[in-house]
Amino acid sequence: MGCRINGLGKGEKARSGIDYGCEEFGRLKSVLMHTPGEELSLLNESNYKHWLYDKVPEISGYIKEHRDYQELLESNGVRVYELEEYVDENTGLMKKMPNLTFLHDTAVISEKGAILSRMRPPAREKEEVVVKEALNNLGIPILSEFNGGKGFFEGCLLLSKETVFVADTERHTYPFIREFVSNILKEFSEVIYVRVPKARRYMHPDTVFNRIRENLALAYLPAFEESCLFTEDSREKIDFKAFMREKGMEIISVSDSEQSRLACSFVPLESGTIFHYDTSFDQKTRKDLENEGIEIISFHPDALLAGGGSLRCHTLRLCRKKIKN
Ligand SMILES: NC(=[NH2+])NCCC[C@H](N)C(=O)O
Repeated sequence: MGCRINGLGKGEKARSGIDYGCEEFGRLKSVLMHTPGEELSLLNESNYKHWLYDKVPEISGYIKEHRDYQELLESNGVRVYELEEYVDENTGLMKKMPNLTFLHDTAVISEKGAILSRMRPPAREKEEVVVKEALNNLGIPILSEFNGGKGFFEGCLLLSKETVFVADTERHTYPFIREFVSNILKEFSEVIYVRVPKARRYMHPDTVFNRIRENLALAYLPAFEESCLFTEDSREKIDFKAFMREKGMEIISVSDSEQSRLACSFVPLESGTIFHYDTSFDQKTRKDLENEGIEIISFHPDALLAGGGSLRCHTLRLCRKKIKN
């Protein structure tokens, strides 16, 4: 009969491992994305709110815009890995997850491995299971994840090799935040914790804060109800803006209306250059950014807006180290 050779699973391709880690403000090298597919047909007029959409998406337009965005990334030298190609076991789950395309929320990739979220049930339940499989097949280890317990934690932001930013949003439960903070402080020296109102418009940390350059960020400060700094052995209240200024970071404030158009949620290509919806900024902010020498690579969303997410939400950044070519 001869010997049996097992076909390589789809995910085996990249098992040799890829570069990963997003702490450094280098040029964006690679991302993981999920081109939405048949799962979008789960959405209809009576259930789109349950599924955390703002309206029923126009499917072909939605997929086309997602692809256009991928091409925009690629034309700027970013390698796009497609989730589906790294999933074997959980393909069945993928078809039941209309929010899986918002991959950003499921994991943050540090140089030490992935910080996996625990997605909020019912609409986003278990998305991290699919993503964990793909990351494993990509050769990216898991640095932190939630085992057991009832609660959820939909992501954080890495500000540097030392600092993690956590927002206490409608998608985070406080006991999970405490567990996360105490675990992650073994790997990072400080965690900035910010409590924001529990409302959809502030659902993830990137809706209120995001860096454009090492020394410049956008924020919507009225949503910062309380800010604290956690270290291994201390916890103190801070004035977020003053604290960041001391670290050498200035903040440009966005307006209420801009925040509701996801102004803080963009994807830096490199320090000072961002991919962003052309619908998010008013003229004044555009001018302020221009004066700072910031370049915006604009993308016009139409069908994509139905999902309530930004370009950033569709983008799980894998690697943006300062790699010398
Ligand atoms: N990082 C983000 N802002 N993600 C937006 C996710 C949108 C998605 N429909 C949800 O409500 O969960």
